[in-house]
Amino acid sequence: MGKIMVMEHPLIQHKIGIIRRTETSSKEFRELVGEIAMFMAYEATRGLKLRDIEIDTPITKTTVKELAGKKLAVVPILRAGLGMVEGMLTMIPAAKVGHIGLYRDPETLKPVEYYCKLPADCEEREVFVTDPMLATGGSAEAAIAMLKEKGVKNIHFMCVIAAPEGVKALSKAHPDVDIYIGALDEHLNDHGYIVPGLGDAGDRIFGTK
Ligand SMILES: O=P(O)(O)OC[C@H]1O[C@H](OP(=O)(O)OP(=O)(O)O)[C@H](O)[C@@H]1O
Ligand SMILES: O=c1cc[nH]c(=O)[nH]1
Ligand SMILES: [Mg+2]
Repeated sequence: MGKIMVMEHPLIQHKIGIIRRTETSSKEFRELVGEIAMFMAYEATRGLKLRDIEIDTPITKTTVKELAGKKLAVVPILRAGLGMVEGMLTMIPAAKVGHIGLYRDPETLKPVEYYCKLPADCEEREVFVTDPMLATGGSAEAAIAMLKEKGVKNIHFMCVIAAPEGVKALSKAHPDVDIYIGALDEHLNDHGYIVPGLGDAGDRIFGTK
């Protein structure tokens, strides 16, 4: 069973408080989403496996820890998920990066796929899917189903803001996936936007509206 974890770190909460504000510029929004992703990566990687290895320091032999689990990959859901990639890579620089292109049809709220390029060995990797917004959950569900079709087994989903509706739908569709949430909001409005939310994350990151 996957974990559902809402971040409590004060720096994450403070930064989310800034990106919610209407007056926050695209530049600041983009920088802060990157910083939030970096802190979230720190929390989401706590469970990575370690093993003991013996090494030589300039003084003596000693035993140190090294990562022993699967190699890692970060897979943003385009576009808005791209805003979290650099922050993730700051913490896990050896991770490979795949891309899944989905947009949500504004009428049906269903995800429409337009791109998928994953690392060739993605099925051997532990994958962190990133998207700032988990609203109905349709986009995250579809992206994770695409990864599972390629044989990926260890999947984590990371979002900055989630609606309870999306968390419920995603954990039902993919109960094995860990879900890391920056802040859990109240509900979705009639247009499928998260309330209080922050508006359209992709438009705010890339300045398209
Ligand atoms: O949980 P859901 O109801 O599927 O909604 C969330 C999705 O909607 C947004 O993407 P959008 O369609 O705006 O695409 P964009 O990132 O290109 O702006 C967001 O970044 C998620 O991918
Ligand atoms: O509130 C929302 C919901 C979906 N996508 C966004 O970017 N924001
Ligand atoms: Mg958008």
